[in-house]
Amino acid sequence: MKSIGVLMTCPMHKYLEQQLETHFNLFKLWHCNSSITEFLKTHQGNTIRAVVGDTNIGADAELIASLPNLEIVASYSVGLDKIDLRKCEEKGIRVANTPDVLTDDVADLAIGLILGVLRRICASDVYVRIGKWKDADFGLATKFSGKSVGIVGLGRIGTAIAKRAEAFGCSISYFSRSQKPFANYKFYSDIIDLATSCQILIVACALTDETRHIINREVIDALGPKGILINIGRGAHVDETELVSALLEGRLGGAGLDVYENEPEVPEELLGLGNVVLQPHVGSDTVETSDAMADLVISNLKAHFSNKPLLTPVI
Ligand SMILES: O=CC(=O)O
Repeated sequence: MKSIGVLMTCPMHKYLEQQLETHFNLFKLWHCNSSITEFLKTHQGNTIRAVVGDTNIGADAELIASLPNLEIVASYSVGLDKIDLRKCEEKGIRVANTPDVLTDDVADLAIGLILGVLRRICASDVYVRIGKWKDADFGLATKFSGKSVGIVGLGRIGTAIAKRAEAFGCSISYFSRSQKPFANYKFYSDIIDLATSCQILIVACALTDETRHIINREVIDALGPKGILINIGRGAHVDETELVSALLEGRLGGAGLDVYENEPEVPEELLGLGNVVLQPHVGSDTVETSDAMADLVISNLKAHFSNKPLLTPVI
C-alpha cells in the first residue's frame, strides 16, 4: 500500500501521522502555502486516493472536486459535518469515521463540565492557587446529584452521558427525532418542553442542517436563569450570540462548553464569566482514545484498499 497517495488535511495526532507515513504515501495539505489547486498540481493530485480529515478540516466540495481519483474519506472524528457527504455519495466515494472508541471520553467530559460549572471547580482551584483561602472560605456551590438532566440526541454519546448521570441519581429525559425503544428515559418530541422540564441541558447530537442553532433564544429562555447548558457536540448547535447575551443578562444560570461556532475563537464576553467553564474542543483528546481513533482510521484505509468491508462505514 506504500504507493497509495493519502492526503492529510491538517496536523492531527502525531501517532496517526506516523502510521500513515509508514503504510501509505502521505501528503500533508498544511505544507502548502498556496491554494489547494496549486498544491495538488505540484503534488500530483491524481495520485491521491484517500483523504484523512478531522473536525477542523474535512473534505469539502472544493477538495473533493480537485481529487479526481479520490476513493475514500477516512475521518479522524466521529462528527461528519466537515465532509460534503452528498458529494461523496454522488461520486461513489466511501466515508468512514471513528465512532464508539471516543464515546466514553466525550461522555466523561460532559459530566466533568457539569461538575465544573455547578461545583465551581475551576474557580475554586484558582482561589487556592492565589492564596485567597487564607483570607476567607470559598463560598457555596450547587449540588449535581439528583438534578434533572435533559439530553439533546440520545445516540451513542448521549446514552453514555445518560448512564453516567443516572449514577449521580439524576432523572433523565431526552429529545431526539424519534423515541428510542431501548431507553427507559422520558422522551420529549419538543425541545422547548425538554428545556422547560430539566435543570441541565446537554447537547450531544450530530450537527446537521436540522440541528444547526437548535439551541436558540427560546430554548435558552425555557432552560431559564437557574439552568445550565452543556455543549460537547458542535459550536453551531448553539446560537452563540444568544447564549452570550443570556449569560450576560442572567437569563441562563451557566454553561460548560467544549465547542464554539468559530473555533478556535471564543466570544470575549465568556472569558470573564465565573459561571462558565470553557474547554478547547478536547472531548476525545486523551492518549488512549486518540491512539484508538488513529488505529481505526488506518484499519478503515487498509480494509478499503484490500477490498474488505470498512470497519465503521458511513457511506
Ligand atoms: O469532535 C470530535 C469528533 O467529532 O470526533
